[in-house]
Amino acid sequence: MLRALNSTSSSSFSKLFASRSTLLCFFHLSISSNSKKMEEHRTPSEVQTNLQSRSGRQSASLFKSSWNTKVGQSSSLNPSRRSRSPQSVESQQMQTSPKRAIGTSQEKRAGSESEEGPFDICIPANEGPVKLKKSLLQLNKEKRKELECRAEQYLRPGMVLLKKFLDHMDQVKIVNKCRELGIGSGGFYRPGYRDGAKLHLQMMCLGKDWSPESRLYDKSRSFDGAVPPEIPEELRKLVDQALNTSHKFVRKHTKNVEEIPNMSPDICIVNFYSNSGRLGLHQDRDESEESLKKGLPVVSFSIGDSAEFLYSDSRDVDKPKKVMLESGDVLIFGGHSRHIFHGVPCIKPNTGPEILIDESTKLRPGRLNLTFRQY
Ligand SMILES: O=C(O)CCC(=O)C(=O)O
Ligand SMILES: [Fe+2]
Repeated sequence: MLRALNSTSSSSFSKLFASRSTLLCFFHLSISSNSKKMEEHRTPSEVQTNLQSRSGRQSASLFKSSWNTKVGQSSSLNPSRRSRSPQSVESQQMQTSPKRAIGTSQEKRAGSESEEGPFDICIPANEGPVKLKKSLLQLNKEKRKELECRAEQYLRPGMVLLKKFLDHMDQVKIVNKCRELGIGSGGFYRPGYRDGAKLHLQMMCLGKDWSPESRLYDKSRSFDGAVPPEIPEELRKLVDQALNTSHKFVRKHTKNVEEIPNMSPDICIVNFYSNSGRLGLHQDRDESEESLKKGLPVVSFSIGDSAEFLYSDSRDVDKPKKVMLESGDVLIFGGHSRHIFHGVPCIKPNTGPEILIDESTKLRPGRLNLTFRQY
């Protein structure tokens, strides 16, 4: 499953990647540091056994999703559990009935003091440090600078990066929309697994629910029955514009009109990474067979702090390619790149646009990422 990178450098990332190659490709997201510690005591075959026991719909329910108010909080596994042998952790999982494993929504909200309420990606207006407002002149200068950086980059067949495609107002709208949806029903939660492992991000699905545990899409979330909100029309429009821009660019660049097929998104996975957030190398391959066969692209929006994004053709490669995703960037990978392995080893703190964070949205430190797909 998910096996990720606790390291922040890309070289140690790739070493970890290579050494855990048997674990990497099948699951999507990375685990919390506590769970990682637990895993480091396992032999590869033991870990493999655990992974096999997780596959399939029956065992797919999340163990217990927390509704952390603090970003990037580590899992609440207790020390005794951490020091248990893999077998005892596994047998405990087996004894837990699916209902208990999922937990009631009251249990989810109770927990520790810091695990109440849905996750808010923004700092409420009456909280956080008071910062001096910038002058209008300064703000306009920053907006202009962002626009000047707009450019398209051809990364490889089927993969295009639209630098600074989303302007300031687009980003503000996206943050506000995600915040509004994220604190409502079907909003952000920190996904976890039966064994208590937590992912290093907060997640919300739009259109359809996607479970990191089962790797299946569904109409509602298995752990609380919430139906994901629809993808807002204004976001679908931005995806459309980004795809049109990429088509024009690819046509100019390669004369190959078919290189990135068109798509109409019915799924969006929204991730919020705190500054310690990360995501293990994985493939996005849980969409329909037809969608994958046609190479319908994934369109990814980045907002807030920058992130290193690694990608490669195979999971055994030593040195994946690296690109920095900044606020406003749109990355598109479809066609021949639809099955690339990719992941986010680290977020770069304090790199997001001040004007967006301090002045317009009060987005928490970290990074918001939206990946649109067509099932
Ligand atoms: O955060 C990113 O840039 C990548 C997210 C991603 O790969 C995913 O959600 O599947
Ligand atoms: Fe992905």
